[in-house]
Amino acid sequence: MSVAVLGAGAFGTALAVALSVRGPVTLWGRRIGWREENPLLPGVMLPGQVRVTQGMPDGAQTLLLAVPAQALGRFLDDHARALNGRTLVSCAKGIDLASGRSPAGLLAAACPASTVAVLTGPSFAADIARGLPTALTLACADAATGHALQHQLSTPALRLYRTADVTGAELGGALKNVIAIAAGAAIGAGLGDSARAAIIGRGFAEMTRFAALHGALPDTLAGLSGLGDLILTATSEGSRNFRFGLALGRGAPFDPAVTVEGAATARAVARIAAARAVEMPISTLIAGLAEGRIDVKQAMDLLMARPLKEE
Ligand SMILES: NC(=O)C1=CN([C@@H]2O[C@H](COP(=O)(O)OP(=O)(O)OC[C@H]3O[C@@H](n4cnc5c(N)ncnc54)[C@H](O)[C@@H]3O)[C@@H](O)[C@H]2O)C=CC1
Ligand SMILES: O=C(CO)COP(=O)(O)O
Repeated sequence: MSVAVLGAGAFGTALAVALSVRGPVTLWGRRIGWREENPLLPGVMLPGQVRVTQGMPDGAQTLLLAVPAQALGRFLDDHARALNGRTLVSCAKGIDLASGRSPAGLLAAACPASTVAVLTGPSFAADIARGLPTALTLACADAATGHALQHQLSTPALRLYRTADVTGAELGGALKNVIAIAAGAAIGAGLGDSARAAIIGRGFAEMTRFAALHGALPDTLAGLSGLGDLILTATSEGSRNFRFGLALGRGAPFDPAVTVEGAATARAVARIAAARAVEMPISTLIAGLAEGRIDVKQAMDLLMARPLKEE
């Protein structure tokens, strides 16, 4: 079964490069202005097994979707008809602000004849593209498809664990970006490593609470997608979400062209949390920061002044 990756950003390109050790891969982008080296993934030369195209691939039965969460709705408006009926693997980490849906939810709604899966977990594009060892979660409600995808998308460097908990896997990846911004903001504002650890610990608690509200299993959040990815992105300057937080904490500018999924996702989470009366204090404050309504000092003061409670 052949594979195509849709979305030629850093992650889509890295996935295509990684999977090409198993055979030819098609990489689709809406505008390809480069030949051998994608400027969004500098230092990685495209192997011959990766074919880059601007025409929607019609042969591949398995399609990996690596378009950012906030752009996926528009992408599907244009391409859902060509995708419908094929196996779709969502690789985006976010919640769509316009609809409140997850990427897999958007795919399922737009492509009802497709089986939808999720590929997520701690993995910087640059690491995957260089063939460094990486473990990911492959989530699919359909056991047979999940099993087939796990084997189809694993390589000697890319080890996939399987779960049927699509909601938990997706929310783990979406919510950790929000907490990574908070961790970056704490470090950027000079609040120290202890403050960051508090944000990671309490952030993980609110991630698990929010996911449980949506029917996810706590064990999923404690795995690669969730805790694993939270550790990576809240502690590494390789993360764009963490770097965005650093800039907020320092009061420094940040390039608006860089994809920072956690900013819009924080706003989507804050909306859902308010509507469903679930406490998401860190995510709600990150939404306020992302919208410029509060600054980092106010956010930290508000967190520290919350009523004392049981852990
Ligand atoms: N970069 C990384 O290390 C990782 C990224 N991801 C996730 O992958 C998703 C994509 O991120 P990146 O590739 O890193 O972002 P990126 O900023 O490197 O690339 C985004 C790509 O999407 C394209 N795009 C935007 N709107 C589009 C549309 N309407 N139709 C078609 N293409 C469109 C852009 O042209 C660009 O090529 C995000 O949800 C991110 O959280 C997941 C794991 C690792
Ligand atoms: O999701 C990622 C790593 O697992 C990439 O994180 P950033 O989007 O913050 O760079």
